[in-house]
Amino acid sequence: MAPIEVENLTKEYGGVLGVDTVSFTVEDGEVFGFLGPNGAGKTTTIRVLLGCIAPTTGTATVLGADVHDEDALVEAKQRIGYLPATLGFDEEVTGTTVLDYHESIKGGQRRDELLNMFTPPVDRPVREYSSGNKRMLGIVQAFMHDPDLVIMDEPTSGLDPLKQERFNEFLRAERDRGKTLFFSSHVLSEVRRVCDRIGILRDGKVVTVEDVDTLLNRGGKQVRVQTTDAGRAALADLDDVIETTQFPDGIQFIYTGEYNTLLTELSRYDVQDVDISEPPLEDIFLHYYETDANAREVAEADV
Ligand SMILES: Nc1ncnc2c1ncn2[C@@H]1O[C@H](COP(=O)(O)OP(=O)(O)OP(=O)(O)O)[C@@H](O)[C@H]1O
Repeated sequence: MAPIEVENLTKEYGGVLGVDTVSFTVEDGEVFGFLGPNGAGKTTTIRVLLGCIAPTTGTATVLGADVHDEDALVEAKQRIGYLPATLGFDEEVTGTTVLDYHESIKGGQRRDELLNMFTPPVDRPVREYSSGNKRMLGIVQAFMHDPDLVIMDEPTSGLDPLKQERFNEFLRAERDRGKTLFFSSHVLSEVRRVCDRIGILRDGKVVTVEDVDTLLNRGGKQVRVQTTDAGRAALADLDDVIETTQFPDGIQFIYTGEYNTLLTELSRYDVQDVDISEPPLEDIFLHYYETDANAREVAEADV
């Protein structure tokens, strides 16, 4: 059985649908990113997986435990780490006390190693922590019992770029150790660097579940060429060229065709400079939000 299996999950809050017949599976040893604009249903799904809220209909299992089965879920949670979006630590106690308590329940064999890597000031009361320090305490807590599955809701929010990168490296190493990692995110660059697969939610429904590489390959290449007027006109007319932008002395576009065709065309003109790169993930991401008027705003604000 896969570490996370969600089938036809629906959660209704009064008249509001948090998630609507959501199905997906997270496989053993993969990093799975859960994306979607605000209010798409990411936190709702995570809260169901952890037994914090009951589904209205549908089923979900984590490490084989049905979320409806409280005893099985309590047992499974011994091998699950959780990093919530909002960290509700007792503000009056020190980080050490927070970790001692967690260790007494779930264990803490990796505590010292993690405290060397992420460095919350554990001797101080939590009320004195910056948001980044709280986040690091949360990371230590989520991983210190060496869980098989870790579920995280926007895990890097509040971390500075260096700490984010350290955390992303750590996630890749955990995946290489065979751990399964599931996290929601708005940060597309981190999703691209860390995830094997992603699921995209929109308005409570799963729009797609894909390999990150497949998603990027399907997105074509971003090509920027400095060339003559004739070259620019010819390139703009080429098949499989989309999203063309002209600029002084050059042209930029997304190319989804064969490389040889593009290179042959480029060789016909006086090319001063050419740059071929992957298109920004946010452009590909927006493709899945075509009907969502806020899509561009969301992607731009969160990158
Ligand atoms: N306790 C609640 N009561 C009523 N409606 C709720 C409740 N929690 C969530 N919702 C609604 O369910 C939908 C999904 O919300 P959810 O918090 O799961 O989205 P999200 O994808 O995590 O969003 P964000 O990226 O903003 O954190 C939204 O329409 C939200 O308003």
